[in-house]
Amino acid sequence: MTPEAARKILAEAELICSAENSALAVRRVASEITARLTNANPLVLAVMGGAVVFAGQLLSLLPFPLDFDYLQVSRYRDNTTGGQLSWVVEPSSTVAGRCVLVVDDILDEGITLAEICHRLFALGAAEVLTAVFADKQSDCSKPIAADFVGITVPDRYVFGFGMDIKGAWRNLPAVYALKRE
Ligand SMILES: O=P(O)(O)OC[C@H]1O[C@H](OP(=O)(O)OP(=O)(O)O)[C@H](O)[C@@H]1O
Ligand code: HPA
Repeated sequence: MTPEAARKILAEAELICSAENSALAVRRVASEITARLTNANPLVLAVMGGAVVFAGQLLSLLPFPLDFDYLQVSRYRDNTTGGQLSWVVEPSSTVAGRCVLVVDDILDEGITLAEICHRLFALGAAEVLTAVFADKQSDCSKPIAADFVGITVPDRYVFGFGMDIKGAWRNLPAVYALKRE
């Protein structure tokens, strides 16, 4: 996408969650995770690339020992609807026997997170917990619910705070919804 097209999309978008409220949501999730995992020595796995902002901010607010790694799967690519999930990078850390915390930007239809959890259990994880920055409201039932949720977003395509629109605007500190067609 050209920079001009990216600016136009942002100019026409609707603010869903301000930078201040996004930061507050991360702090709240961090305290909930701390209360649950302080003594678990978890392996924290960020789902790249969408988790980059949430995971980065969250990690510095977790005051207990943990290991960090990442994995990468892709389902949307440059589309605003999901397709076939493909694994790009499997976790390189040993998952067997670990308490694993998966961190992602958004739970939309839930297919991505459900598949990741399935794979982690197949690799021998003792426990798998999930944290998403945004949980999309939907009338359809999802195959998985996240253990920790930052904000709820409407059933529209959203971007910012790690979430992209055709590759653009992961770097925004707030969350926006794409202009309605
Ligand atoms: O709940 P779902 O409907 O399965 O969608 C959620 C997933 O979709 C996005 O990933 P995407 O495939 O766009 O890859 P990306 O992280 O590189 O943007 C997002 O980062 C989540 O991982
Ligand atoms: O609404 C969304 N925005 C960005 N990425 C996504 N991946 C699934 N749903 C979304």
